[in-house]
Amino acid sequence: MNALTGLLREWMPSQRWFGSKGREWAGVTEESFFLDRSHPVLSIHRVTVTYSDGATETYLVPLSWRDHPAEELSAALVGTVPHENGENYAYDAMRDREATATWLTHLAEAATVGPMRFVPGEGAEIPAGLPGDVLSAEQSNTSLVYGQEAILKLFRRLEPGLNPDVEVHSALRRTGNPHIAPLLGHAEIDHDRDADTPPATVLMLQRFVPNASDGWRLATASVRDLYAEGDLHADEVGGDFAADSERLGAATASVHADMAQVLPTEEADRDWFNTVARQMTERLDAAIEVVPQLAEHADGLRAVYAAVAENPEPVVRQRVHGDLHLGQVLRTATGWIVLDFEGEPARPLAARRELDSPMRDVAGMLRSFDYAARHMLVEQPGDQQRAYRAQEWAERNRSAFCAGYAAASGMDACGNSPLLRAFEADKAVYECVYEARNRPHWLMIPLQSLSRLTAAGQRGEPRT
Ligand SMILES: Nc1ncnc2c1ncn2[C@@H]1O[C@H](COP(=O)(O)OP(=O)(O)O)[C@@H](O)[C@H]1O
Ligand SMILES: O=P(O)(O)O[C@H]1O[C@H](CO)[C@@H](O[C@H]2O[C@H](CO)[C@@H](O)[C@H](O)[C@H]2O)[C@H](O)[C@H]1O
Repeated sequence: MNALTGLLREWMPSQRWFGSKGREWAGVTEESFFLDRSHPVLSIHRVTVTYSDGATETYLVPLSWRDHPAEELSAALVGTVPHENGENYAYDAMRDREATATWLTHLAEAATVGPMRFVPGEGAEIPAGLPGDVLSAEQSNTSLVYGQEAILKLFRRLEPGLNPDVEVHSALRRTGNPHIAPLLGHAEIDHDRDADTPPATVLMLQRFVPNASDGWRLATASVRDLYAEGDLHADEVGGDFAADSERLGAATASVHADMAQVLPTEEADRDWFNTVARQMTERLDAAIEVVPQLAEHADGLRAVYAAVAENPEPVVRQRVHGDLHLGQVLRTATGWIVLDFEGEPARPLAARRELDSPMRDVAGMLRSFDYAARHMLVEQPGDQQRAYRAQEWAERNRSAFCAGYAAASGMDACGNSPLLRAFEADKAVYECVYEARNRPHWLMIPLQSLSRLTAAGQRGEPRT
């Protein structure tokens, strides 16, 4: 292993975008090329990690280089690499403002650099000469904001094939849907060793949505208001969120309708229900290995999943968002914008592009209302009064979201559907693994929801 590979091995696991925290590394290889040889030099590294279970993942790491330490970049230092006359300093290029204009220049020029091709969107105006500021949000990828003009997302984990975020945004451009941020361009990278493997998507550039707040921030502010007013109910306090939840339901339905218009659809047959039930059960089995506390819910969950195969409902499968939650939606002065059509970051790309029920997304958002309501209980686990209020807030906003979705789509989105219940339970299982790996102190949020989800399933009660 050379010095740089050793540095990356040390540095990568502590990065938020590194999805396989806690997995044992068995080996690592690295390939690189220069994207920009001016100052600062910018190199692109494809780092392939092999884990002890034999699985591999390839991550993209752009580095900027200096021959002396840059004080202002100390937090972005990856490490130093010795050379004949001293040392080179390697920085996380996404946090080095001087290295951020290159992405836009290459996009505007539709450049090809080594194995990487930049593809501007048709007629898109790519801003020029602006430095990018890295977004501090907790993310699976890394984003740069260029003024109020554009936002660039660098996909950290490379997988062959077009990224669904680019694919869906590109298709939705034709519909003029008001609930998405238009795509300005993307870039892809070839596989050096295998000409038959399709290129991987490296980045996408979208129009920046100015003056917006994300749904998580707004929803949790509403929950805080409710907690502050000990005696009032969710519909009586100033920060009631239900009208926004209803509009969010309508926006989600509008995006689903347009996705069904411009991307393939197919009526679900019996096999699909069997497959969904089997996949959920497999995901549960794998999740128990990571989160042993899930075992006590396993029988209840298996019953919820089996009900999917036993009660096939009319479903038109279509492309969906795949990981819809309050952190993926922005509230502007005029309405909601839905972001990030990538699906769950841990799932293989082919699985994330499969046709699915739009109820998968409805379930994701229903889970998110639960999260928003309960996350402040983590610090006060024994506070029964707050737990009751949290439940009330979640029910009110879940119902409002469903009502908005139903009104816009003409579909009773949240009726007593075994499929919807199973999607919610499956998402909560996914969240248990996600929290165990990324935020163990939040594991109790999805874990506690499982008792409610499986109990409602066993009694055949309608969900709220
Ligand atoms: N077009 C946009 N305009 C403004 N902010 C955006 C835009 N796209 C993303 N963001 C901000 O970046 C955050 C992360 O973006 P997202 O696409 O969800 O990345 P990730 O895949 O890493 O989760 C969002 O929560 C939002 O705050
Ligand atoms: O990084 P992504 O936005 O693609 O999604 C991952 O991270 C999310 C957390 O940031 C995670 O969402 C979970 O936590 C949210 C609160 O932070 C909550 O609103 C969601 O309902 C809950 O699923 C998401 O699951 C994960 O894929």
